[in-house]
Amino acid sequence: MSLRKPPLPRLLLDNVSCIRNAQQILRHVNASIHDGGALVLTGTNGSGKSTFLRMLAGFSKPSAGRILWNGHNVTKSGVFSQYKLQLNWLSLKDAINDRFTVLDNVVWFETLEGKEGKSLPALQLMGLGRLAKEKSRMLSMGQRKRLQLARLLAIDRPIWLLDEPSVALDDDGVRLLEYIIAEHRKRGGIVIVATHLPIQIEDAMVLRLPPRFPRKMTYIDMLDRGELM
Ligand SMILES: Nc1ncnc2c1ncn2[C@@H]1O[C@H](COP(=O)(O)OP(=O)(O)OP(=O)(O)O)[C@@H](O)[C@H]1O
Repeated sequence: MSLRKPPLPRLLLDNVSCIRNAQQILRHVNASIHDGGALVLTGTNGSGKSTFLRMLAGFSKPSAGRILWNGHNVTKSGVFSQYKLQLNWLSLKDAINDRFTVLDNVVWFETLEGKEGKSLPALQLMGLGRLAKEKSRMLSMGQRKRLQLARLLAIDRPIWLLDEPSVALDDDGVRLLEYIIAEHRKRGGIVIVATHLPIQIEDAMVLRLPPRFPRKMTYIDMLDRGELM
């Protein structure tokens, strides 16, 4: 019989709640994520998926409970300064400078990270190689999302926090997203995704956040019942 303790989860959410603007958004959330793990957040509009990711990114603090990274509470400043270096954040705001070239919009972040050489291969993988020298204002919405994904690869941090990463992507783009997530996890990376759209992520834990307000009759329900006819 082995007396070795099971390894600590890399990330542990222990009974976490979150209040925003005096409103309770998240209640008693528990999750345990090991290296290579994936967590998919689903739920209705306004259920708190982005709030959950923002809290993990340190933009807001839990009102109760703890977020532990390697067993340490990330809200402690000494821990947070190390923890935030683990995070790669992809949000709906793309932080793309339209006056920069496509390549420079990735290189800029890679350089801040003290790294070099990965930006162009990342853009090529995401299907933007031929646009690397173009100004970013030329990009379509889906291409902007691909640029954001190329940044994840160039920056190469272990914990990915992805808010609606497949929005605006075509089918090939979604397949690429699924591929880079799978590859990241094979290297021990962690992926936490908030999404409304189906994304194939093998063995992912799924956390469905409950709606924040009791559901009222919607126009869709009325249409289904033929009440608007
Ligand atoms: N900046 C803010 N200040 C205060 N409350 C906010 C703020 N942004 C969002 N909220 C509140 O938090 C709730 C959860 O919002 P959040 O964006 O986390 O939901 P979501 O599940 O990501 O929604 P969606 O599916 O529409 O993206 C919302 O109902 C809203 O009332």
